This record gives sequence, structure tokens and C-alpha cells, in this order.
Amino acid sequence: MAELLEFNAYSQRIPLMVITGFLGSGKTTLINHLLRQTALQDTAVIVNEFGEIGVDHLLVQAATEDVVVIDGGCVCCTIRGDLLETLVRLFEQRCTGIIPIFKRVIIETTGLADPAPVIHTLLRDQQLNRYFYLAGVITTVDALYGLEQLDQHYETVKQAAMADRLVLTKVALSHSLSLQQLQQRLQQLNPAAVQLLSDEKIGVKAEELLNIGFYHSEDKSIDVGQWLQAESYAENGIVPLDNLYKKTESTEIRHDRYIRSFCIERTQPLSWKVLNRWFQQLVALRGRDLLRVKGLVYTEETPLPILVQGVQHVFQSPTTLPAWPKQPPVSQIVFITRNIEQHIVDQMLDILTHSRTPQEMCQAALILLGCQRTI
Ligand SMILES: Nc1nc2c(ncn2[C@@H]2O[C@H](COP(=O)(O)OP(=O)(O)OP(=O)(O)O)[C@@H](O)[C@H]2O)c(=O)[nH]1
Repeated sequence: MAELLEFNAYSQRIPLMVITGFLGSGKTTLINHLLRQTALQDTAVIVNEFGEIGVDHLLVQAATEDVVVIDGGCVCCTIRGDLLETLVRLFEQRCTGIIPIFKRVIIETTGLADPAPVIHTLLRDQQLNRYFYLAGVITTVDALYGLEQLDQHYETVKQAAMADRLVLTKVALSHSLSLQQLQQRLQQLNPAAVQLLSDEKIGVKAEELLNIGFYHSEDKSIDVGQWLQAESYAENGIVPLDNLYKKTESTEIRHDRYIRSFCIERTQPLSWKVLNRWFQQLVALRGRDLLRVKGLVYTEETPLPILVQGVQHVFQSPTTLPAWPKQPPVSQIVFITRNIEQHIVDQMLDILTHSRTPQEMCQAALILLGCQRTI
């Protein structure tokens, strides 16, 4: 996390939304629903394989080699080469009038894949960040098989942990008790992500999936409060995660059992150097287990808030925002981790804040190294 980004660059960039979710959890079905709605016209959709898009052929207006233009001006295209290449190519085609001027991009990830590499590219690639920004992550969770998938596939846990919105699909097929249990587990796993219920016939309202990041491109407004939802992490801390498993005798590995979500708060301004060192130690020693980090920090160097976000070992360049959402200013950094406890992360920040010598700073790293790691 080196240079600070100025916020005003955002208004000139195109928002990117990632739709992820386990194999067969309903990503394509959801996208098909969304593309039919006027609120999501002027959207470009990128999928991994052309055949997979399954866009309703009745919607298709024109097709070239790897791009389909849909009624209403949406564009669907396949990843040829890598994601970066595809996005740049789409942007060029948009500028030269080969395809309609889209206002946002949806990227559908493959069901079995870890969504982190896609998110890393979107957060960090400098060429891409000149034209686009990551506006949010939407994760589909199968209401019928979601509980089982959370138990058995760490990818499902990661996909849910990285989400800004969770869309529970196939709700009409699921039993109300298991749906409730799934919602509870997802709430524990990712307390800030709003859960939307969906089914093949109903879908979800496009408006509920727009404006899910801190910057709303539609009206160029900022809403860090709803993006961060720091309060939901505080409430979440009251319920021990393991309580959700008491009713079962099963000894299977339950991947989400090791997920922790919490918010670190400081009312006093922090040194940017200290914050940087804190993130660097966390990333260097446990980057793999930092599933999602989002925060607004109050530093000694500027009266303005600085926004930080990262997924595992990749952080976006920190961005200075024009004003605090509320007074007095306070640093709030939310974490979703695998097997890293709040008190460790909290203690590390305290140690680094009061350290004077390199030996003292090492103490913070030693605490993290000393905590249980294996799962
Ligand atoms: N009843 C019902 N079926 C659904 C729903 N969503 C998806 N399906 C069905 O589930 C199957 C998989 O849906 P897709 O939308 O292809 O899922 P996907 O996540 O895109 O699948 P992959 O790309 O293979 O990972 C299809 O047969 C859909 O018709 C839903 O909400 N309700």
C-alpha cells in the first residue's frame, strides 16, 4: 500500500461487479434475470466461456466473433486470453463505437474457482484502474445445497466471505428450516453482506445489486457507512460461531467454522507508517487467511479519511475521501479471516503503535506467528 489515490478519479471510471458462487448455484440464471431489467441496461457481461453464458437467445440482437449485443444495449462477451486483455479490448471497442457504450461491467467467475485472483486483478492492476474500479462482489449461494457446500468446499466459504451481497438462489426448493440455518451461517461468516432471496421465477431486483460499493456511479455519491457496516461486526461478536454446530454429531471438517469476522476501532489518529507496517505484517505472515479487509482510517497525516480494502495478500492503493461520513472521526477496519482472532490483530496494532525499536516491532509479528494456524 504505497501511494495514496485521489478520490476524484472514481467518477471517470467504469464500475465492475463480480458475480461468483459455487458450481450450479445460479450465476447465469441470475444474470439472465438482471439483463432483462431496465436498471441494468447498458451493462457488459464477461464470462469465462462463451458457451456458458446461456443468455436467452430471444434477447440477442447481434453477434460478432466473441461479443453478443442484447436488446436494450447490454453486451456479453467471453474471456479470450486473460481478463485484463478482455477488459481493455471491450473498453477500446466501446470507445470506437464497435459496441454500445456500456455503463458497467459484470464479470461471472467459474463456479469451482477461487474468486480471489479475479478480485486481485481488479483491485491492483494499474492499467485497468485507469478505466475501471471494483464496485462490489455478489455471491450466489444455493439454498438447497449451500449448507453442504459450506461444509465441504472451502471455495464456497471464500466466495461468501468476499461478498458485498449474497443472493440465496433456489429458495422455493429449500426447506424453511435449512434455509434459516444457511442464512444464520452466512450471517456469522459475513455479517455485513445483505442477503437477498431469489428463485428462478422471481430473481432479484436489479436495484438491490447496484450501488453496493462505497461509491455510487449512478448519482456519483459516496456511502461508506453501508459499504463498511462496521456495527454489524460488533453485534456479530456476541454469538460464538461454534454454537451453530452444537446440534450435529458430525465430525466432518466444516470450513466456515474457522472463519472470524470482527471490527478493529481506534478513536485516536494513527500514524500511517504504523498502519502500513500492521498491514504488511498481516499480509506477509497470514495473507492467505485475510479473506476480506475493508476500512476507513483516521491518520495523523491528514484530517481526511483514508479508505483501504484488500483480499488476501492484495490491497488496493489507499484512497483519500473528501469527507468523514460522521463525526467525530474514527478508524474502523473490518476483517473476515480464517483462523485469525480479533485479539491478536488488535494487540498487534497496539504494539506497533507504541513501538520505538525494530525489536519491539517484531513482537507484533511474533504474536501472529505464535497463534494457532493449522486447520
Ligand atoms: N428452481 C430453481 N432453479 C434454479 C435457480 N437458479 C438456477 N437454477 C437452475 O440451476 C441450474 C444451474 O443454474 P446456472 O444459472 O447455470 O448456475 P451457474 O452458477 O451459472 O452454473 P455454473 O456456471 O456451471 O457454475 C440450472 O438448471 C438452473 O435452471 C433458482 O433460483 N431456482
